[in-house]
Amino acid sequence: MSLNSLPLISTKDLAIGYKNPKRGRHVLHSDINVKLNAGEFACLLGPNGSGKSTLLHTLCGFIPALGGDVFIGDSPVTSISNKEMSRLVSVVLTERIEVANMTVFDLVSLGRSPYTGFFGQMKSRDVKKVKEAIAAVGLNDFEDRPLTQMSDGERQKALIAKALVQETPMIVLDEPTAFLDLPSRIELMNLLRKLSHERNKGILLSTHDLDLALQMADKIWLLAKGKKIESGTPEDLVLTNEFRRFFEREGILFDNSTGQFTVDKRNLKSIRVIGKGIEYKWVSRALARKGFEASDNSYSDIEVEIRSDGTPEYLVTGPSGKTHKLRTIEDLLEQIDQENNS
Ligand SMILES: Nc1ncnc2c1ncn2[C@@H]1O[C@H](COP(=O)(O)OP(=O)(O)OP(=O)(O)O)[C@@H](O)[C@H]1O
Repeated sequence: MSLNSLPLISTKDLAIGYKNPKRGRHVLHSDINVKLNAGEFACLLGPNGSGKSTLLHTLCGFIPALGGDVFIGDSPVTSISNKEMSRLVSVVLTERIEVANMTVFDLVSLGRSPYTGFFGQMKSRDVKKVKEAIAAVGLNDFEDRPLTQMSDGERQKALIAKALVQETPMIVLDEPTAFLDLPSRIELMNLLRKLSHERNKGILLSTHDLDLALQMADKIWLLAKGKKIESGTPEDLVLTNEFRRFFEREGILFDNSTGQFTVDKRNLKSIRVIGKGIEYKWVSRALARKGFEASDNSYSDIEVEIRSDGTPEYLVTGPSGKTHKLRTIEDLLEQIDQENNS
């Protein structure tokens, strides 16, 4: 098999889903034509139940395709032995590993098994590679730590180190950022992106982190029930409105200019707000939550003025013409509630 200048993974008219003796054939998606190149960091996005895990499992040959083909390089995945596959793709799934007393070093060492055999003896070269992978994900101080004494984020990094020592040209990860806090999610995505670019690996992961994928992925694959799978650079998918088509729902809008999801403001009541700078931005956000759209040129029963020389101050003038000076946005919102109810 050759990987030279070919996509690492590609599909031709692939159909994915399940065959079940009772329910028969259940095709989730068909006519899937996607590819993952070397050095590419790709994110698979889609709502719950859209078939992300099913697609990843089919690409790795864990479950059979219901139609079409998956190619690894120029070979159909069905023609590749498990042993050969373990040198081509490392897979990181979401299942928790709860083996008593297993340390980070032990877990990462398992990644060498395609080279040493499962019970095989690690040579000093393998030990060196394991230590290097642990260092590459920033877990140097955790080498001898049992997995049961590690946070979710640290455990995810250990799993990535295990994938790294497997020395495969591609890594596939199913929701590696699930259960992580925002800084850890950013850190992990950055790490994976760096690894794909610096080591020329094709990395494909499924995620619900739309914002992060938009900022970091080289390619995005969009999957949604009843829609044809789309893939491309995040920017192309925004400019062709694919992102909007896939993810907009009632009450939630995708803003093509900022690449962010926002609350639908079409039914907001206008409120006059005078001010500028960062305080204006955050006051506008707080008001949107209350059902108001801040505007500096409309006239409204209630008016807000922001003074932001030094400590911010918020002046609220109600329908009676009386002005209240407030120090926090919390007090400002309360005053607006009172004015509205008076
Ligand atoms: N072994 C199975 N047999 C039959 N149907 C299955 C099987 N596994 C999953 N499904 C169904 O296939 C659909 C897609 O599931 P899948 O787990 O691929 O979605 P997902 O996009 O990964 O979802 P999530 O974001 O919630 O993890 C779901 O409707 C699910 O119920």
